[in-house]
Amino acid sequence: MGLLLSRLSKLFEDWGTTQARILMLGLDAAGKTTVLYKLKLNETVSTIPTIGFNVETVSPVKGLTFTVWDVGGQDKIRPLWRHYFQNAEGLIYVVDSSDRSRMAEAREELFGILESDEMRGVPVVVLANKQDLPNALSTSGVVDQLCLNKLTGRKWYVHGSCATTGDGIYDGMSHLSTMVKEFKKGNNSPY
Ligand SMILES: Nc1nc2c(ncn2[C@@H]2O[C@H](COP(=O)(O)OP(=O)(O)OP(=O)(O)O)[C@@H](O)[C@H]2O)c(=O)[nH]1
Ligand SMILES: [Mg+2]
Repeated sequence: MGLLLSRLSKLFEDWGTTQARILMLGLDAAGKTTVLYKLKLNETVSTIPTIGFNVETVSPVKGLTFTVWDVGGQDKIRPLWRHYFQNAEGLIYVVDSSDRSRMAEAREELFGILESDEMRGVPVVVLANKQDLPNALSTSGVVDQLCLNKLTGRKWYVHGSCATTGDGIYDGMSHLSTMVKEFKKGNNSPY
């Protein structure tokens, strides 16, 4: 009887699981691959620059499975990003908060992504990463530098993170999951 009940409850759990296709983008060395494997393995992996992509299935929140596509961010390969836009249901945009000299570049790339038709209404979580570094901008500094208040037609959220320790990344995913669930229901009005 106990076994039957546990099998039934597993079945209901699986039925209730929402799947979503999530893109993770950002400038080179922002920390995307570090975030991905922290979520997947809860380990701090040593990375090399991503040429191409990594894809992993992660379940950061109960009842939700994200297929996360982490695409290399070096400037020469950024034109490839758009090939991953189709059917995206959420964007994780990772920023190195300590790299103040490249905030304008990070902003331009983000707005370039979001103006694509395929990304219309797709919710965004910006991870203001590398908060452990002394020179890091605060989350409100990142909001200002990326002009996030100018974003319209979608939900967005900024969360501070340190991918090497994992601080902040689960909270960021939890906010993303709420926004993705609404987006999938077709209720993606930002108001
Ligand atoms: N101090 C600190 N270093 C970090 C953090 N997150 C990532 N790093 C380091 O930043 C470097 C680049 O991280 P990656 O995860 O490879 O960056 P990426 O965004 O995947 O870079 P590309 O693949 O080139 O697009 C690595 O040395 C990481 O260990 C963080 O929160 N704090
Ligand atoms: Mg990478």
